[in-house]
Amino acid sequence: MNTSTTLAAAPLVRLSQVYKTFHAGTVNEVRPMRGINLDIAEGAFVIVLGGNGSGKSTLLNAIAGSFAIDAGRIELDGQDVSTWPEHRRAALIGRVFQNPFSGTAPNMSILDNFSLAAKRGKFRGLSWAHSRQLRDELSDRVRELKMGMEDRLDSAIGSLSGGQRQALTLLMATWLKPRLLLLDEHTAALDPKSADQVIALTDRVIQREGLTTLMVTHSMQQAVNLGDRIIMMHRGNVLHDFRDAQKQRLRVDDLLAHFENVRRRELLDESAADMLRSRYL
Ligand SMILES: Nc1ncnc2c1ncn2[C@@H]1O[C@H](COP(=O)(O)OP(=O)(O)OP(=O)(O)O)[C@@H](O)[C@H]1O
Repeated sequence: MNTSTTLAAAPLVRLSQVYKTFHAGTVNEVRPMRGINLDIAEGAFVIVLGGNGSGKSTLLNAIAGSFAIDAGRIELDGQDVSTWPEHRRAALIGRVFQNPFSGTAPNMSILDNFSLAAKRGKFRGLSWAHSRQLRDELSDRVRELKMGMEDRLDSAIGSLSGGQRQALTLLMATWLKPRLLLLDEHTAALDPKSADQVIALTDRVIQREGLTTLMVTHSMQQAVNLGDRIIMMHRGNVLHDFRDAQKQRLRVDDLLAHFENVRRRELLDESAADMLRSRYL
């Protein structure tokens, strides 16, 4: 027996043979998860790439419990969460979506939005909803963002720019150091300068807190610059998985070449299907 064998740490996230079909049996049937197997180690920062409709958001939504999967198993932090409702999983997960208007109440102030989150239990253990302590702590955190919001804690969130709102949403989502952070194209709706600011902030928070993260993006540059692993989705499955040194070596041109291969394969599939159709229909 090899006594030097060490047990590998259990992954923080594990998907085993996960399937999901929407509108099954109708003309609108789509199969965005086709037997996905995926392990994500604790502390990993994973970039999720893929063409439109390849299943990136569905992957994140399945982990967050936005819908029930058809088959398979999802484990999170050592627990089988496959049948847990979304609100129960939310205790372990922080999320930021593409739309800067989601996740916050636009007519309420920054402070009130954070107070509400505190009351909803997002900042458990802190009884400082609307207290002096919340204002002070929030003011410090917001100052660190360097986006000029520290003197605007009483301004309506709706009056802030998209970039400022996304920065705040990220702050809210990571305040309590979630076990898993899910970012779904969270800078796609921002102007380039704000997107760069929010990306820099994202990287800083993830590194500082050591957060396990899945980040969906269409930006090859972000994929190359950030994270330690890239998974490329295609037709409801993980087509490529680049990690460690391989990931660090990847350049935008390499990723574009992989996308081009996928596109060529799709064209070939389509022409084969056309041929079959013309032969048999
Ligand atoms: N709740 C849902 N109900 C019905 N269909 C859905 C649902 N969620 C996703 N889909 C469909 O599943 C497929 C995959 O969608 P998904 O949003 O995961 O793709 P994506 O890779 O994130 O694409 P994009 O880059 O365009 O956002 C699409 O055809 C989409 O319309």
